[in-house]
Amino acid sequence: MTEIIIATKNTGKVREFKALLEPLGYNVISLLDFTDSIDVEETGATFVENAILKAEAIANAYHKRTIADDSGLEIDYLNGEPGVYSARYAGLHKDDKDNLNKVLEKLSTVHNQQDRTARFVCALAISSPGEATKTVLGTCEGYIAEQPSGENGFGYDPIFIVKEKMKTMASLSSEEKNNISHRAMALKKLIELIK
Ligand SMILES: O=c1nc[nH]c2c1ncn2[C@H]1C[C@H](O)[C@@H](COP(=O)(O)OP(=O)(O)OP(=O)(O)O)O1
Ligand SMILES: [Mg+2]
Repeated sequence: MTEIIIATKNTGKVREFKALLEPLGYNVISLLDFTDSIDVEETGATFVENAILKAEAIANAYHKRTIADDSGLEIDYLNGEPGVYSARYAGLHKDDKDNLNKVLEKLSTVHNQQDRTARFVCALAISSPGEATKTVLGTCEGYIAEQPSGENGFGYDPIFIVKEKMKTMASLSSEEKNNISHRAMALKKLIELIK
């Protein structure tokens, strides 16, 4: 089996990468499998820049092919916020509930669904020893819900209504999410690029 490192400590991402890549014959390992894994600072101004930073740092540290994911939510009414700050929107403690409550608070006076448009964005970077880093982008369009609903997924999934389904991402099964998500769209492009 082809081993691939996913440069993340996010359990939700790891679950999704395993579901998407293991059927294709990849053996997925993540930073959760290393006790000594390094922390890469996300100092980039874009998802792509941050994905490159994470992929190259981990590929250089472990000398193995590495994919990194930098992703988040862009809300049009908030001029693209929280964007690259999605994980730390309500503070450096990086709490999913606090983050989504901050979004709901900021949109609390906006009741027209057409004014609550948003998208999930996922940038993936792949870095292999001795090769140029490659990047791809995937998106998923939708709306910010007025209150959270659904138990699946992670992060902002309970408040993100997927346009294609008119249900929150957290109400979809993992199979449904993995068919339409920003991460799935980006990974499809990445697999085309590396095969
Ligand atoms: O499918 C998703 N469903 C819901 N929320 C999501 C999704 N995808 C990203 N998100 C949110 C979670 C976090 O607030 C931010 C990612 O931040 P991001 O820095 O890329 O990930 P992270 O810090 O959790 O883990 P790591 O950097 O180790 O990969 O966007
Ligand atoms: Mg992060």
